[in-house]
Amino acid sequence: MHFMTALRAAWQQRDSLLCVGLDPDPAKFPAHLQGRPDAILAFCTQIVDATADLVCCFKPQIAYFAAHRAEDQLEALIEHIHAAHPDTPVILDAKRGDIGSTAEQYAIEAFERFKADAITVNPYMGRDSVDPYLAWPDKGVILLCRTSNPGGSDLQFLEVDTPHGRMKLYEHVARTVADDWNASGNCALVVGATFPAEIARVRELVGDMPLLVPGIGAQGGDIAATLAAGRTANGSGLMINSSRAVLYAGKGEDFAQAARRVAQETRDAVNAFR
Ligand SMILES: O=c1ccn([C@@H]2O[C@H](COP(=O)(O)O)[C@@H](O)[C@H]2O)c(=O)[nH]1
Repeated sequence: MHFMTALRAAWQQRDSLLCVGLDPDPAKFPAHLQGRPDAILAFCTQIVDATADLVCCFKPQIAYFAAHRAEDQLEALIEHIHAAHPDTPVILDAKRGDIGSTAEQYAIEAFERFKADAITVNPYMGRDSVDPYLAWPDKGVILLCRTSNPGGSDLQFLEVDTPHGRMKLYEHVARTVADDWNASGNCALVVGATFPAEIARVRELVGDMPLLVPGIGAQGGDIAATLAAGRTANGSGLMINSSRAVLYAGKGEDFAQAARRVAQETRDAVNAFR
């Protein structure tokens, strides 16, 4: 199924804009999982099963698996999500960016090996570096635009001359993706919850294009301001990510229930402003 079709269905059927980020850090796992060779898979599977009915998508971050030589556990995790929660799209957060021939391999890795429904991509190497992902029209291509970290301003906030006049670099990215790169309707943008004014500006530039919004929870982004700035006319359009605040809500054997409680509170807090 087309990523965007699955995402829209999940927004509606689950009544949720929440994306739970899967950033497994073994040092933060509850004691009973420590030392198990499959600890990453066991931890993430329990989080997924405890929260799937509350989310519009899951977002595993590949670095947390690769750093621990656990790519096989990432494969197994995504396979589990597709089998047990088939209507829940999976975004592989990899932030890839490279020349076209290498990007082709990254796309195969994301969509064939890991069977992700969407991938995050760094657009700052230009169109030819993104084309290999756009060539998969059913897959979501989610481009970094205005990232949530403070240093995002170092480059993304620079003023540049464009065919549409002078604007900030992130605005030019938003406009370019919306006007030129989204021919198959499979593009989305990353805009941090830590910068609501820029969420509003991006929304102005891209119409109803979905936005992946990290930065609530551990990074302190404001939910009300995020919704006011980024929701579409029908009260959706956003995948609002929370990772650490959900994953590490509890430290004991009941960690998945604790994660569910925080996920539910977060979903409800988001829904209050739709
Ligand atoms: O601008 C960005 C882009 C991606 N991320 C990723 O989102 C999560 C955020 O985790 P929290 O624990 O909820 O802070 C993480 O995987 C980042 O790599 C981002 O934070 N900002």
